[in-house]
Amino acid sequence: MEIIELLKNLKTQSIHGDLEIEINQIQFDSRKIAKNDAYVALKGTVADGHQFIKQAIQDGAKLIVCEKLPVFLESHITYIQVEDTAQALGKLAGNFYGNPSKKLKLIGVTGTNGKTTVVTILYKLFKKLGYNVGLISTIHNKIKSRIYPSTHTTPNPVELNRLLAEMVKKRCTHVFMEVSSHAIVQKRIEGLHFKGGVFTNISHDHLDYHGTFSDYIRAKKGFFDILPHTSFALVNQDDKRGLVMLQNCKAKHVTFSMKSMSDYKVRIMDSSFEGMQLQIEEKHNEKINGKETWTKLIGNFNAYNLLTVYAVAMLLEEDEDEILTELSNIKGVNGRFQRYTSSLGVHTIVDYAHTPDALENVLKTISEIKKPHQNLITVVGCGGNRDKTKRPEMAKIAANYSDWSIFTSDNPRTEKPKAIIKDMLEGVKDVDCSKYQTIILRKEAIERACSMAQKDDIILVAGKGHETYQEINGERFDFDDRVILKESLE
Ligand SMILES: CC(=O)N[C@H]1[C@@H](OP(=O)(O)OP(=O)(O)OC[C@H]2O[C@@H](n3ccc(=O)[nH]c3=O)[C@H](O)[C@@H]2O)O[C@H](CO)[C@@H](O)[C@@H]1O[C@H](C)C(=O)N[C@@H](C)C(=O)N[C@H](CCC(=O)O)C(=O)O
Ligand SMILES: Nc1ncnc2c1ncn2[C@@H]1O[C@H](COP(=O)(O)OP(=O)(O)OP(=O)(O)O)[C@@H](O)[C@H]1O
Ligand SMILES: N[C@H](CCC[C@H](N)C(=O)O)C(=O)O
Ligand SMILES: [Mg+2]
Repeated sequence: MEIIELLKNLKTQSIHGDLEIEINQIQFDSRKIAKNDAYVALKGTVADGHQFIKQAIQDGAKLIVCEKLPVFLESHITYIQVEDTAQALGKLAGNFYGNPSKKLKLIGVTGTNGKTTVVTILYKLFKKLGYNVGLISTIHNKIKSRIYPSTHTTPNPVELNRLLAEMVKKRCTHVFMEVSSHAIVQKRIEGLHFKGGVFTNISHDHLDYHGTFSDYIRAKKGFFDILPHTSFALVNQDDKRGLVMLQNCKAKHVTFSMKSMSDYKVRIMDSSFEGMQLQIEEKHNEKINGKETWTKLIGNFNAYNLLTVYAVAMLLEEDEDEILTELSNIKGVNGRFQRYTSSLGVHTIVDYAHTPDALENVLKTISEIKKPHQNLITVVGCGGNRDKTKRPEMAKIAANYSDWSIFTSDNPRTEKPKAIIKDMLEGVKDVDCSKYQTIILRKEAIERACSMAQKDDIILVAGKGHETYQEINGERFDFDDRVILKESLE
């Protein structure tokens, strides 16, 4: 594509060089530059991409997009100076791929917990409703039924626009994507045209990256600030920050709740280990009031997730009865409250709870459903090189709700597993030490839980959900909580 085309609607500060040059690909990592590529210099958390401009030119870059021009400009290179390269990257990537988001009904879901669950159920629902659907999520990305691996919850702008363009080509009409707070701050979603934005909730996570909780809230709000008036902003009114997201938001304001009057409301009529009976109400729709649906998912938090899905589908003008019928057939999401009962009657649950709030929700759900004679054994660890302050909180919650807890490793990354567990133990100083133990190796910890469990007991293995690896010192080893549980119990 010619540089001049690439620059459409992009605010530039200065332009130096030829604009009629063809560009092969857009890169923001000098290590990936090939002949005739464009290099966009980003300021990162570790490095400043401006340092690598010279390297990028040596490796074949023809266009440099930067905030600060190099002292010497080379005559055969085109330089574009912009105020914010991260912002420019989104626009350039959109132009490069023909702004695919304009041709799709793109819904973005943000929030600390529930993003993957909501987008995955939306994907499944809209498929059942007969559409060609795209999915962008932590677990994987999907175009119709084809799976593409995902490296991030929200891909970088180039990858993102490439995926969306492929979705357009494959005639997708709807796309459901997760919008992480990192992606908002790093402007990975810049230039996208959203039909709707959803806020699930906000609780403690990622303070290593955002600094303070207020900054984390501000990051999430950044998504709602960019929604256009033609879109909708659907927020959880029961979350203290739900309405904050709507302040100065141009999109149509829509709320959902379990507790108070809002546009969409849900009530749990009945629940067991097998599922829940839900009743949904809609403020301006008499037709729906009192209608019930059975779901195979359980837990308060899943009632919220299903209500969110219902509301999005209604806002996209689907038929309420069809939505409710199809929702009752949906089994759940890989690695989210995934249940399995052994031949000897031990119940196991694998869940991706890796925040204090998620862990508490899952444990609360189990405690509410379990009978007094059933013991609850929790195996949990915390990730390395991530928010340390959630470690003691997660250990405390596990110990408070469980009859027995085993603290172990999650993905230690480059941290020492022992040090991570030590941080966790800070949270259980006041807890009777006969209620927990520590076992560094996750496999051993799960095996120990299995050997302790009697018939009817419940084992929760939290933190890794769908993950099929354990990351230790930059290396990923095969590891699947569900496989270890089955091997140990059968
Ligand atoms: C903290 C964070 O989000 N980091 C992301 C960020 O990297 P960075 O800022 O550290 O990059 P950097 O190393 O400082 O380099 C700055 C720039 O120079 C470039 N560079 C660097 C070296 C070189 O030789 N040449 C070169 O051109 C880099 O490509 C980059 O453009 O930009 C990179 C490119 O987009 C991302 O891959 C990287 O994600 C890292 C791997 C990561 O782990 N991110 C996680 C925390 C994340 O984003 N998670 C959220 C989910 C959170 C949730 O669950 O809610 C997600 O969306 O996945
Ligand atoms: N609506 C919700 N409110 C609170 N907790 C939830 C909710 N939905 C799911 N959870 C819990 O959070 C865990 C993670 O859920 P999910 O993967 O859907 O969230 P996510 O926002 O995509 O997380 P990530 O930031 O890692 O991508 C689940 O395994 C469950 O324990
Ligand atoms: N999306 C989460 C994943 C954490 C999963 C957990 N297993 C860990 O490794 O800490 C994050 O980037 O913080
Ligand atoms: Mg996710």
